[in-house]
Amino acid sequence: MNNSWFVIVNPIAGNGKFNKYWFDIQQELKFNNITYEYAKTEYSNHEKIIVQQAINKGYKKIISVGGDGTLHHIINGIMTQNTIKPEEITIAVIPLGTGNDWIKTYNIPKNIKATVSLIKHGKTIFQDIGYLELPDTSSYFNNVAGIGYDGYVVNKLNKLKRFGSIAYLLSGIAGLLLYKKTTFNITINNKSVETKCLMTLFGICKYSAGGMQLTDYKDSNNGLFDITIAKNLSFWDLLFSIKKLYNGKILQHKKVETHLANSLLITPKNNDELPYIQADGELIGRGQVKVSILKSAIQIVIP
Ligand SMILES: Nc1ncnc2c1ncn2[C@@H]1O[C@H](COP(=O)(O)OP(=O)(O)OP(=O)(O)O)[C@@H](O)[C@H]1O
Repeated sequence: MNNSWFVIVNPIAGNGKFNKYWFDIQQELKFNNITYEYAKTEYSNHEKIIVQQAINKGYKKIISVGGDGTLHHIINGIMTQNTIKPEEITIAVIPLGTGNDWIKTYNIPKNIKATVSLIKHGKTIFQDIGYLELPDTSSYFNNVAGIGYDGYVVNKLNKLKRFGSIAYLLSGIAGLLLYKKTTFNITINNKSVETKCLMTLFGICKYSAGGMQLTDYKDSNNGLFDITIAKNLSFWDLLFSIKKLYNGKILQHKKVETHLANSLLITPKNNDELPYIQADGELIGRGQVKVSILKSAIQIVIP
């Protein structure tokens, strides 16, 4: 067993934040006598291989240096290895991403000094992990996943993040003018409904899409998803509700339904244009999705 930390660094996260902050991060880790080894990712999903190699070397404490995508791939590496139980692994995040949505649920600071101090002194808690099964692939997720318009935005508009959150938000809303909504058959708690749907979201944590509150967050360790079914919301509905997307009041809109459940199945009715599925802001695939939850699956460092 290795008591040091293994640091996985994404050098392209957060539009060049790596060049600005990596030296400071290393200095701060040394200053706090935190022993570590590190590896930089060279391509997307490399995180998964790196974390599995670290676990095989005996590391049980992992630091993700990057954004939500980096953490997502690290979690997938942890959940798909067989060397040790995922719940024996501790994960900390030094946020260098653009949105950094996952850290907001726990008030993990963005400041490097404060985050490293957390790693030294912070407490750990358990968090649930979601599991998505698509016809031809599968994925774990730790924050919020969904099917429909959110997947479309991740597929088409994610590159716009670098132009700032306003550009991203406005193109996200403008994209609705072109987007064709799908009718979904949604089975939650053994009850099925068929509805024309902008998107259906399944949340473990509270924030997504750059700080929006699109799910009715309860608890990240209760074994249940906070599910949002955004029905036939239009361009105008969203344009006049921008503030409500961020303060969570959008969940009270008459075209929005919320549920709590530990599993669900979503089957799109239109096979011509299969809706996209995203998890933690990463594109996973298209089509039908079965969603289930693993309670208390990982341990995380929080303030
Ligand atoms: N060396 C690399 N080259 C290209 N892509 C990489 C590399 N390393 C990791 N990636 C991928 O870059 C993507 C973006 O990373 P990440 O999401 O962490 O940053 P971000 O988009 O700036 O932050 P956020 O998701 O919090 O807004 C992820 O899919 C990640 O797997």
